[in-house]
Formats: sequence, structure tokens, C-alpha cells
Amino acid sequence: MDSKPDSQPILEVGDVHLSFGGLKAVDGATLEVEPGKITALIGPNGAGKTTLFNIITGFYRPHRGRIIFDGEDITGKRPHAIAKRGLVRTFQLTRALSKMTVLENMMIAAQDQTGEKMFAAWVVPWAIRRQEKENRRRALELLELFNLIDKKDEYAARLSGGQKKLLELARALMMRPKMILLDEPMAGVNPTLGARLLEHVQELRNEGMTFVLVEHDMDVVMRVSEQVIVMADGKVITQGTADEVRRNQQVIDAYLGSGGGAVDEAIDEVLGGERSSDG
Ligand SMILES: Nc1ncnc2c1ncn2[C@@H]1O[C@H](COP(=O)(O)OP(=O)(O)OP(=O)(O)O)[C@@H](O)[C@H]1O
Repeated sequence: MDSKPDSQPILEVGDVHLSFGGLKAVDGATLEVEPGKITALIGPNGAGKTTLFNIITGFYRPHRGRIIFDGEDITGKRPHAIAKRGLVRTFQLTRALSKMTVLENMMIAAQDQTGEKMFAAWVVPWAIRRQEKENRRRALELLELFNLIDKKDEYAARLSGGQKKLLELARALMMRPKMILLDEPMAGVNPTLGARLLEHVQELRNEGMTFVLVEHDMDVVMRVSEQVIVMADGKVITQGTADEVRRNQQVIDAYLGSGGGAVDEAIDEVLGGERSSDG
């Protein structure tokens, strides 16, 4: 039932493994992401989704396996080198970032990427001013687009949950990525700002950007994603359209096997309330 991508994948993850002590957090994960689409990565708690995100973006080094982004092997490369190639992930605002203003957050995100240019700027001072001016122009443009311009001098800590998520996405865009990984973009976001965030994601996708999101809200997953990848126990158990995935018995079993009182709720979520009594 897996649907084969019709274009060359922008990201290929092949047989990736990573253990923490004896725990196999990612255990032979293999997947492909099509360019210019929104792909959701779902699975029960502890399936390995966040760990895989961290491996793909260079924050963890896999014990085995290969990651190809945009035709280039990026396995084991450092996060800033991967970001420079156009693959970035969003980050929850850390305590340090919360104590900076919204605009400072944007400027710092750009600096992370222009590290080498900054070195050049140290040698040639006019270059630093030109780069800073360009970063500031882009930061203000993005804040305007994301309706955060009135908050530019506020401390990031003072933003609402939804505004923080918008800032996280805007920060990632400072790096001019080809592909963005979003970890639970809708968590703690009110419905109005959540809808706006999804609109931005869909607009950026229409402009050719690729997104992969880890999201627990199945309503959101089924609504916005063109592809759904399902992980359980560190493995990818299936990949397909939202409709294909929701009918897949392995997916239902994976959520059933996740245990605890949330089982029924999880199945209802995955099946979108379409579970029949003969199941
Ligand atoms: N730094 C770490 N050290 C030890 N174990 C870890 C670490 N990070 C994750 N794990 C374990 O690896 C497994 C996979 O965790 P991960 O956070 O990747 O799952 P997930 O699918 O993102 O879950 P959730 O949906 O709950 O966020 C879990 O059993 C988790 O406890």
C-alpha cells in the first residue's frame, strides 16, 4: 500500500539506528520525503520521532545508516553545516532566547548561519555592516509577514504560546531553508494562531518549500499533509497518503500496542472517528 514518490526525494533516510544505552530509540528507520510537500511523521509516544529529527538535522550522530539531503550525503555532519545546505528544524525557545527581544531572536538565527561570513567580516568591517543590514531587512520583513512586527522589541518570553511558535518558524526562515522540520507546531497554540501558522506553512509549501512535521493532533495531520509516515518502536512501519495510512492495520496495531488508557482515544484519532464495529 505504500505509495511511491513520483519525483526524486529531497530527503532519504536509509536504515538509521541509534540506541541510548540498551534502548533502541531509532531501530532501522527508512523513509523518503518528496520535495515541495507537507509530510507528517506520526506514531505513539516513544516511537523515536524526535530522536530521528535530531539525527536528520545533525544533533545526534546515528550508529548506523545514511541520510541523503538534496542529493548529498549529510550523515554525521554538524547541525550548522546541514542548516547551510538548507535543512533546518525549529526549536522551542530556550531560556536564554526568551530573555532576548523578538528581533534579537531573529538576528541570532541568521548569525548562526552566517558564521563564516562573520569571520570574513572581522577582517573586512564593512562586510559585517552590510550583512547585518541585510539580516535586519529580512527579519523585519518576516516579522511583518507573521504579524509579529508590533512585538519586535518585546522579550520573547512575553509572547503567547502561538506567537512563540510563529517566531520559531520565522527564525527558521532566516536561514533561507529548502526544507523545515517542525516538532509539534500546534502544541499549546490557540486555534486562531494555529490556523494562521498552518496557512503560513501551506503558503511556503506552495512556493516550493518542503515540510516534515511531528504532530499529535490527527485532525491537523489529516488536513494538511500530503504524505504520512508512521513510526513505531524506532521503525517506519508505513508511509502513504493520509487515507492509506488511516486504513492500515499495522498502524492501528501500533497505536493499540502503545498501552495505557489513551488507547481508544488514539485509535479514534488515527481512524478519524470512522472505526466500524466489525473493525
Ligand atoms: N537523550 C536520551 N537519552 C535516553 N533515552 C532517550 C533520549 N531521548 C529519547 N530517549 C528514549 O528514546 C525513545 C524514543 O524517544 P523519542 O523522544 O524520539 O520518541 P517520540 O516518538 O518523539 O515520542 P513523543 O511523541 O512522546 O515525543 C523513548 O523511549 C525515549 O525515552
